Amino acid sequence: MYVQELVLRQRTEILNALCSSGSAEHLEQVLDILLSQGELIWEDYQNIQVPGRALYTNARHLLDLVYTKGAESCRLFLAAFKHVLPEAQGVCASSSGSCSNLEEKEEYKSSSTQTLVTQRPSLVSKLQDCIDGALKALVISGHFTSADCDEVRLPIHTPCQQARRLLDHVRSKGESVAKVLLEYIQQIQESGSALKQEKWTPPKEVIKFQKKLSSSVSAQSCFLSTYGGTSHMSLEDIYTDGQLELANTSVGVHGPLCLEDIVGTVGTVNEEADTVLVSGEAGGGKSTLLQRLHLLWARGAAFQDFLLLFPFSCRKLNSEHRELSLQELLFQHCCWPDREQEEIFQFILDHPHLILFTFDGLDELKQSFSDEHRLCCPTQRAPAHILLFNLIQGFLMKGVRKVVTSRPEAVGPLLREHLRKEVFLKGFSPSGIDCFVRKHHSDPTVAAKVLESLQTNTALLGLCHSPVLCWIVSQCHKELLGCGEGSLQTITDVYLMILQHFFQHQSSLKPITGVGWLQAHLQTVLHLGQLAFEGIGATCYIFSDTDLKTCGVTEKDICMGFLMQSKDMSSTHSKCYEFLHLTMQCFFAALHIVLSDNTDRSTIPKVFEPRRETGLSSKCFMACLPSTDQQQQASEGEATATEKPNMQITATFVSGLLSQRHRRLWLNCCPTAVTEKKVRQVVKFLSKGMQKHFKSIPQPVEGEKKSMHAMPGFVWLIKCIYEMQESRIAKDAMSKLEVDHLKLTYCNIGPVECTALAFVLQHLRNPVGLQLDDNSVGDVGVEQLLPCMHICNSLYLRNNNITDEGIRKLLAKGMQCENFKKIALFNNKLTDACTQHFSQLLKTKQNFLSLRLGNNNLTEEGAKQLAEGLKCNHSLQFLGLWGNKIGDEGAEALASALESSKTLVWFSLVDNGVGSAGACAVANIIKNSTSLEELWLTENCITRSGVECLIQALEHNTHMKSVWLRNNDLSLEEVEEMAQRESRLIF
Ligand SMILES: Nc1ncnc2c1ncn2[C@@H]1O[C@H](COP(=O)(O)OP(=O)(O)OP(=O)(O)O)[C@@H](O)[C@H]1O
Repeated sequence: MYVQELVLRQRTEILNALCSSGSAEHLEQVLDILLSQGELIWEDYQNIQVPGRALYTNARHLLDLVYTKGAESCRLFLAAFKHVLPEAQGVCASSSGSCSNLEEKEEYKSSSTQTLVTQRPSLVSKLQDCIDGALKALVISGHFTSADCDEVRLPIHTPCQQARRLLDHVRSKGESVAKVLLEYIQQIQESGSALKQEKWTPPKEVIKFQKKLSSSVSAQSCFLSTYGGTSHMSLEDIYTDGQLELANTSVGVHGPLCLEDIVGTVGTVNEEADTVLVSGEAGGGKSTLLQRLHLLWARGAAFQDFLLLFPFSCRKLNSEHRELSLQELLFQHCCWPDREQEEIFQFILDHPHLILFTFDGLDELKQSFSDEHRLCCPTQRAPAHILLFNLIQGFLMKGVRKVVTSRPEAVGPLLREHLRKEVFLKGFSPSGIDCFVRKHHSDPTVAAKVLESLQTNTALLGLCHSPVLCWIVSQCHKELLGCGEGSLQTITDVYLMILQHFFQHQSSLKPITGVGWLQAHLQTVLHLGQLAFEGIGATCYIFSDTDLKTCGVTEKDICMGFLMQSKDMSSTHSKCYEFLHLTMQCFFAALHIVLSDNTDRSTIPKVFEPRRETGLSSKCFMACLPSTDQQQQASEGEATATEKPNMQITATFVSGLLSQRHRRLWLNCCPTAVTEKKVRQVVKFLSKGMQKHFKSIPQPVEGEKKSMHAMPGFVWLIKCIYEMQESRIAKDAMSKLEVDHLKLTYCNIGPVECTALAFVLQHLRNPVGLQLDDNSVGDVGVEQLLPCMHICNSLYLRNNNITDEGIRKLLAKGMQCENFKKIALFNNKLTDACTQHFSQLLKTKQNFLSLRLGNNNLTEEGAKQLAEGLKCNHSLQFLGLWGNKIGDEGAEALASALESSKTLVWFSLVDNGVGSAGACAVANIIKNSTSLEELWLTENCITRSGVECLIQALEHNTHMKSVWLRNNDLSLEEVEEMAQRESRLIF
């Protein structure tokens, strides 16, 4: 009897321990154990685990069941509970059950279907890493169809859940299927890795080829091109993890991914597709990430499920003008097998799951993705891009995993249809910047100085989230430490710094102080500028000797270090060159536009509005296009979609170079009148571009605010205005914007974009709501937003990686801003440490209306701090604490602070571990408040006594509209009865 009482008395604690993480895994593990022990039968299991029903409800059903089954059931349940959650301190501390009989049962020999049940816990854990292999074995043995596989591999399920579905499915199919599965699992256990599970070893020639391929991949990937000419730094020594996240968060996985997840099952949205896209901004580290992946594979350190890895560069594929077969593409572009090419190619066709292709820089391909030319035959010849598009779609080499990188602008809906998943590479995190700088500088004192100077210039710190900028800043540390605090603000500033750095380090001339340095190297800048400019226009990033000659690039110019020799251009015999980085090419193209006095009037419109203008292709670059494309370009006369990102980057640099601050650089290089004309042209374009956006804002529906959702190009325009660093231009651009709400959700807003936004938005005439949900603002971004806080009446920063430190700075400023009245911070990284600042805000600002802190890590301590502020506040109307852990004590503290509130209208404590004690305390607000209309207590553990308190309180309150109580600790009968007594209770 005693254990039964324990289950009853500690029901709330048990429920919380099982369910409060939001994951069903703990509950399922307990169920696995009880099933394996025969304590639950199959029907019990199905009654408990009802798909789509709330987790708490399922757990309650289990508790009800073991309680009604009696003492032995409760004992086994408590033992299983302790086995799964040994850390659930205090819960069931006095129960004495153990799961030792679990292991005993595992020894028990029985039929295969029985074994699936008796060994369920260990089978789930063994299967979770090899679901694909197990399904394959079942398909090969003829027991599973692809529909069976799909049912098991539903992407919304975790690997453990998929393993359980697989077990259940196999069990329902009978003894012979169960036997195949058990044999497969045993084989895996014996052989260890998926590769070794194949009963055969690959043919000798394949192994030889694999060795040749991996040593070539290793050689190609051990150094980073940006360090090529200047220093010797191996990738291994400098590589720093970037922030990798799933693009589609609706699959239920949030937070950082690791490199292996790119090819793993996590986040899969389309099981049928083979292509994974890694997207990210220019210089965000996509090529470097692939390089790391290649190196890890080649050295045998990871990705060993793939026997062969073929790395491709889209930039290099541009130079492939022949039609070629798949076999030629693989062997000629990656690695040539010394013998038995046919046998090796056949092996590749026969074992697609052992092969990985990577394609770097899809945005650099001349042709935009298209699905027009379908190709299914692996021996048929076709242009390289057609092969690539068919590989991506899976018409060629179905089953081979492909990883493609691209800038986001170049990915259209057509391509997205064929993606297995998409991951975003979001540059370095703040700790990543720290780590990179320390790796870059072997002298720790220098590293510390660089980091210190970044802390004093947060605009520059924001820029360093982009790895390429972090590299420049580290590379130019002497210039950085030598220049005045805060003088580097924009991307153009940083690129001008590296320009000067290279000239001073590579040239035999004495370092020149003042602005003369540019004049001294003007010829080099002009030659490289022309090469870069014409290349951008023609989507050409690799240059032949002829290209160099046409633009007058000399040996001396090459020695300056901005160009490097292209690696492994095996299809051409003469040397080829490319810029150290594509953004560097954009920068030189911008220098060309600013410096050349014979640039015709249409050049600036071409970079600011590439779609409207005719193509930029010059004759010399026409030579590097295949003939069909030449015709296409000539007839369409339009820049391709893939050109746009580089045009936009070039335009951003043009804005920066023409800013007032840098204009003296051009004084002796270009007639002032010409420069001024260009400035006027740029300013006009930016202002016109902004107005076009503003005009597109629809009139508000009656009763709603006028709201603008950022359209493509808005953030870019803002960044161009920021580069110009002239308040006058920002003011002019903003003077015509009449909007109440500015929505920039899912727009890749990081710290750099925040700096630009604040620079421009601070000039708005009327206060706005600024909605930045689902971006990567972070603490550094929050700090960058401070200059425009006075104009924000509400700030929405849901899901933005913000911590207590960011909040401290934000609220210190917010407290002084009269307009600032609402904040939403759902799903950030806030803890109790930030609540003192909110408390202070509530005390200080008696016009503050809405505070939403859902899905953070606040506990009762945080709630008590908030309560201190709430006691003194006479304005707050909305308080949202959904999905924290404030518990009864927290609810009591808040309730006592809010009891006398005359303003609070809406209050949510959904999913906070609140029990009946908390509910009774909250009932006091209902009793006393004259304003509260809606109270949300869904997903807590409130029992009958708590609801009784609420009913009593409601008797005295007529203006209250609803109290939400779904998924609490109530039986069906209780719910029915109480709903009848009080219709405002919503169950
Ligand atoms: N993870 C990293 N660790 C260390 N350095 C990095 C990392 N990622 C990028 N870098 C530095 O930044 C430079 C630019 O990165 P990379 O070329 O990989 O960016 P990208 O996203 O491919 O750019 P683009 O879209 O313009 O081609 C690298 O050459 C390297 O110096």
